[in-house]
Amino acid sequence: MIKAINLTHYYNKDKALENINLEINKGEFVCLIGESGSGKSTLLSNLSTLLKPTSGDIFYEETNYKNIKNIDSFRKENIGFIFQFHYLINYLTIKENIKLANEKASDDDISTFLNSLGINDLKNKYPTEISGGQRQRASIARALINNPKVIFADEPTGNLDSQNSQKVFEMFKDLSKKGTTIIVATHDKNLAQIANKIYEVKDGKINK
Ligand SMILES: Nc1ncnc2c1ncn2[C@@H]1O[C@H](COP(=O)(O)OP(=O)(O)OP(=O)(O)O)[C@@H](O)[C@H]1O
Repeated sequence: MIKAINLTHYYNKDKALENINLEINKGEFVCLIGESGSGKSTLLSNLSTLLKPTSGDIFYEETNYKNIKNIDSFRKENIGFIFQFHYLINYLTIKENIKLANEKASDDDISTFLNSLGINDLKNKYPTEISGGQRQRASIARALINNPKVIFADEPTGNLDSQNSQKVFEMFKDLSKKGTTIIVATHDKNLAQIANKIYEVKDGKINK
């Protein structure tokens, strides 16, 4: 579903990724692990269209990223993003935050959806009224409301305790079983064990 061929990324003259080749299949849950500075975020950002490779190619199904005309609508149609800090709007309730991502979703749709994630009881609360773990689950809900085919998450549990981190990874596992492709950058080797596939990034290369 997503394929990188000879992906190399430089920040000015500094090489962050070198000749990465990988293929991720539909419904796979993939973790990119590695030490700080190894290149996980750079790889995730390239695979998710947020950064452009210096050289090499990335494909989504048969489409080369270089040939995507309208990248905004491509992202909106296909991709859900989750970051370490949740970026929910504190002045809107959880339900309103989700509506912001998809104005077409009805209240009933949102309730059914939040129910399936086990957080429907939080829908009328504000982000400041719930725990960090619940906020992260709400931000996952927001990333999912458009039913993305692929989810990219960069250190999604970076500010969570181990119990909530585990819950988030279990949520990813469930989603992947339902067919969503999940790609997560994490420094946490233990949490990563739940994934179908682990790639270790070291000095900008995939350690096989
Ligand atoms: N915007 C940037 N400009 C210049 N160099 C950068 C930039 N972002 C990352 N780098 C460098 O690229 C290399 C890879 O960084 P990257 O953030 O991808 O690593 P990482 O494995 O995600 O690290 P961390 O776990 O600390 O987030 C590092 O040497 C880093 O200093």
